[in-house]
Amino acid sequence: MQVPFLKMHGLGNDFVVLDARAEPRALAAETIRWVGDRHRGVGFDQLITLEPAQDADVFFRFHNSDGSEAGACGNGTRCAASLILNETGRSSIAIRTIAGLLGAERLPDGTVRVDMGPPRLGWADVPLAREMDTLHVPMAADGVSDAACCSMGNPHANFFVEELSALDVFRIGPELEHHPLLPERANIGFVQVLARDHIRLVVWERGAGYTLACGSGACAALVNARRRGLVEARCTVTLPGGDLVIEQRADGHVLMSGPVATSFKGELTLG
Ligand SMILES: N[C@H](CCC[C@H](N)C(=O)O)C(=O)O
Repeated sequence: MQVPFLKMHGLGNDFVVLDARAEPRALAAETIRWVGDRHRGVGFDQLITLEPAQDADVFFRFHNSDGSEAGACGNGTRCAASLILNETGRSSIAIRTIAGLLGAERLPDGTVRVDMGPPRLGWADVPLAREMDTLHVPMAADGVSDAACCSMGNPHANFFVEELSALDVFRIGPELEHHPLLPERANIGFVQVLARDHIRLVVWERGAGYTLACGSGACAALVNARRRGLVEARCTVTLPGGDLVIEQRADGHVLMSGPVATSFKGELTLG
């Protein structure tokens, strides 16, 4: 069976997009891992499946390159939303995900903004293994300690550091992703606050590893930096792949804007 796909990215956070609105395209975890393999398949941080929705313009489903499912994916939502914005010719759309209803719009400069909704800050929301203050979670690895955790529809743990380049992210990232306090693992964000409106961020993603950018991770970094009193409500977040603008509205909703791009289209041979 030949299945068409699009390869897209937001700041180098890359996605394979499958359109399953007309016919179902449920891939086995093993197939997802093969498509996600950068040497033997296509390669992606997340696979995004577009599905029909009852109460929104579209449903987005996200899978990591290890085959696991994720509740949220900020850059992927911006990329796939741009397809639906183009297709419908509308200026804004509603997207259903397993974590909730999101809104997306095209801004006058061509970038796409997604309303990721409010963060969830309770220990069981993240989730953490037991009741505790999510702003100070006793996790540590070489060069980092004292995590701030939240859910943006998916779990995030942030560590604030003086100098990002001093960290061995490829070693401590997987160690922290699998920390016993994180029963569903988490996306691990290392945050350097450069100014009250500028953050530098490197994310080790749950189920996908080192990424050039992580949208929900940028939202979590802003939320947790604000909770610690380090930044204002609107920040530029500089990731290895480029900049996102993240803003937390007075009602708590977190808005994320940045560029989207299509790399190529192709066909998968399945079965
Ligand atoms: N790249 C995505 C996040 C993927 C999160 C996923 N790794 C998880 O298991 O939660 C983003 O832009 O928000």
